[in-house]
Amino acid sequence: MGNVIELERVTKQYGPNKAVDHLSLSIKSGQVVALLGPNGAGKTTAISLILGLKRPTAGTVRLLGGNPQDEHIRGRIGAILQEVDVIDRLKVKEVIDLFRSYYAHPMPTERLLRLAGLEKEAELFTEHLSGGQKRRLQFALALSGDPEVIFLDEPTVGMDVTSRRVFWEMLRALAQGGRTIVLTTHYLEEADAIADRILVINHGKIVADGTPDQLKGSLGGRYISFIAGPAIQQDDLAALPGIDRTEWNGRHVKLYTANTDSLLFSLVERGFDMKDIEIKGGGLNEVFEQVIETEGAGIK
Ligand SMILES: Nc1ncnc2c1ncn2[C@@H]1O[C@H](COP(=O)(O)OP(=O)(O)OP(=O)(O)O)[C@@H](O)[C@H]1O
Repeated sequence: MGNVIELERVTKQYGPNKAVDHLSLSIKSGQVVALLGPNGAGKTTAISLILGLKRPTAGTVRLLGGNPQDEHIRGRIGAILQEVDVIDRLKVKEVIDLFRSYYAHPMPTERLLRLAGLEKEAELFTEHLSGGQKRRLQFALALSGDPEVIFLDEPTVGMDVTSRRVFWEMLRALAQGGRTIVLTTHYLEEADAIADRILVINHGKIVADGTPDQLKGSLGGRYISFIAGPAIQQDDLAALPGIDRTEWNGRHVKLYTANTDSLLFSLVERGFDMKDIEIKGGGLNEVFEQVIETEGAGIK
C-alpha cells in the first residue's frame, strides 16, 4: 500500500505565529513514526491537522487517501490525545464495550484488555485506576475500532519503566501486523527503541528525517571532550582535520567529529596537554541537541 498520510505544504497559523509551517510529509503503511521536538515545536498541531481536528490555514492533508474529516476515514483511525479524561462511574470493561459499540468491526474486548495490560483491572471502576492505568485504558479505547492508523500523543507519560517497555513491544507488534503508528514523544530513548522513522520538528518545520540509525550516523553527534591545559589556544584546535564543531566552556572543550579515533590520534600526536579525555555521544540526545541548535541546516 502507498502513503497512509500525505501533507502538502501545510501551514497552521495562529495570529503571527506559524505553529506548522509549510510542512510536507508522507508516511507509508506499517511504519512506526515518532515526532520529536522541543515544547511548542508544532507536534500536537501537526497531529490535530492530520486527524482533521484542526483545519490548515493553507495546504492539503490526506489521510488514508481521503479527507480526514470524512466519516468513513474517521472510522479507520484511532487516537490518544493529551490529557483526555476517561468516563467515570463505569468499569474498565464497560467503557471498552461502550467504545466498541461505536464501530462496525471492533477489536474483541479480551484482546483490547490484553494489549493494554488491563486484564486484572477489567472489573475496576475507571476512577480507581492509577494515572498510568488510565493512560493504558485510553490506549485500549483508541484501538477499540481495530484502526489501521493509530495516533498517540505522548502515550507513555505517567507509565513506569516496565510498563513503558511492555507498551513499546506491543506497539511494534501492532505495526508488524500492518498498522501505521504515529506518536509524539519527548523520550528520545522511546523513539530510538520503537520508531522506524524519526521526524524532528522545530518551529513547525521538519529539521531532520530518517531512521534512528541514519540520524545517529549522518549527524554523528560524537565528540571528544577534555580539559585543555593553559597552553592550548582555540586556533590550535581549529586547525586540526576532521572537526565539525568545537565548543569551549571555560577550559572544558568538546570537539565534534565523524571520526573520533583519528582525531584523538591527531591530538595525542601533537602532544596537547589534555586531562579527563572522554569520547562521548553517538546517541539520539546529541543528534537532537545538534539539530535543534543548528535548525537542521543541511540535514534531511
Ligand atoms: N489554539 C491555539 N491558539 C494559539 N496558539 C496555539 C494554539 N495551539 C497551539 N498554539 C501554538 O502553536 C505552537 C505549537 O504548539 P504545539 O502544541 O503543536 O506544540 P508541541 O510540539 O505539541 O509542544 P509540546 O511538546 O509542548 O506538547 C506553540 O507556539 C503554541 O503556543
